[in-house]
Amino acid sequence: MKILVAEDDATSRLVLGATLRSLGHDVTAVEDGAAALEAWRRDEYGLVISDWLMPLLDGPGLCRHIRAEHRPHYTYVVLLTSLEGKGNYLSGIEAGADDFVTKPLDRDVLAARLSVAERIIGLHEALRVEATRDRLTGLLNRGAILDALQRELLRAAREGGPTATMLLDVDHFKHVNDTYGHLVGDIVLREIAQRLQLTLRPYDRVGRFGGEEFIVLITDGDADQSALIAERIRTAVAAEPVDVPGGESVSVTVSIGIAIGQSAADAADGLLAAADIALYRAKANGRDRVEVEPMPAS
Ligand SMILES: Nc1nc2c(ncn2[C@@H]2O[C@H](COP(=O)(O)OP(=O)(O)OP(=O)(O)O)[C@@H](O)[C@H]2O)c(=O)[nH]1
Repeated sequence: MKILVAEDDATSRLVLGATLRSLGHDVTAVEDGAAALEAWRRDEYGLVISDWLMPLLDGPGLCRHIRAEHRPHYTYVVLLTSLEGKGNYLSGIEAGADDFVTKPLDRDVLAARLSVAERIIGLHEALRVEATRDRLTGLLNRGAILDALQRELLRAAREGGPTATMLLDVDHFKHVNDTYGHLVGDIVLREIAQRLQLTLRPYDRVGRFGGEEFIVLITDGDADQSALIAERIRTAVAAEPVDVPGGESVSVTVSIGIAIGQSAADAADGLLAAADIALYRAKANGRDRVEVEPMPAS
């Protein structure tokens, strides 16, 4: 497990780091709460083990920051306390800590507490995945892909660079349902989702917006690059009919609208509205095609 340790006493930090490593964990150790917060913001840690009293930001303060900043993955926080500090348990829990370990540390107690932490982190992760997945296709669901869009826009505002939003809509999908039935329609949607995933890079995000409509987010995607990726998607769907039970195969195509966010002012709603205009144009111009809509000047 990836663990972040915050401990201002150099000897305790070394001992705790060595113990955790000997238990098979990947450890980053820092000397105060502020450094821990910075490290936690930069990277993804399942578990933070923090001393209570530290310069700059104490353990409960660190907890409060971690709980206030909503990250997709849960961070389990263990506070280290001395025996004399036991009366503070409640305030630590109220700050957002999940557990305490008393100093001086006992290796077996620590190992036992970590296995509880792993169990809870695993449950959180399973719930998170369940809550973000679209049941039919396994892609991100509407809420999760819109959250991803918000995060992508924040990243683009921080680091600069464009972010492309694509809306994809299956062409004449009602005809597929009417001709072959809803179950076959579902198989077609699942196959399109799979082709989308196979066509995209691992760091691009794809979700089901609803019905027969999908969203793709292209990190660092300018207009030319995004149009190229969209064209690849369009071809991947149109190239091969989808095999369905009964030995039949169903030919489908998709229309794609793209909008490129260039600045921090390009909010998610504006991007989606622009992508929708492009999608509408792709439908109006004959379907099975890609259109790009420039963002209105902000
Ligand atoms: N099988 C299946 N069909 C769905 C699902 N969600 C939406 N649909 C169907 O998708 C169809 C969408 O039809 P329309 O919005 O009329 O659009 P279209 O026939 O794709 O035509 P264009 O978008 O104009 O090319 C409707 O028949 C919906 O019932 C689903 O989860 N499974």
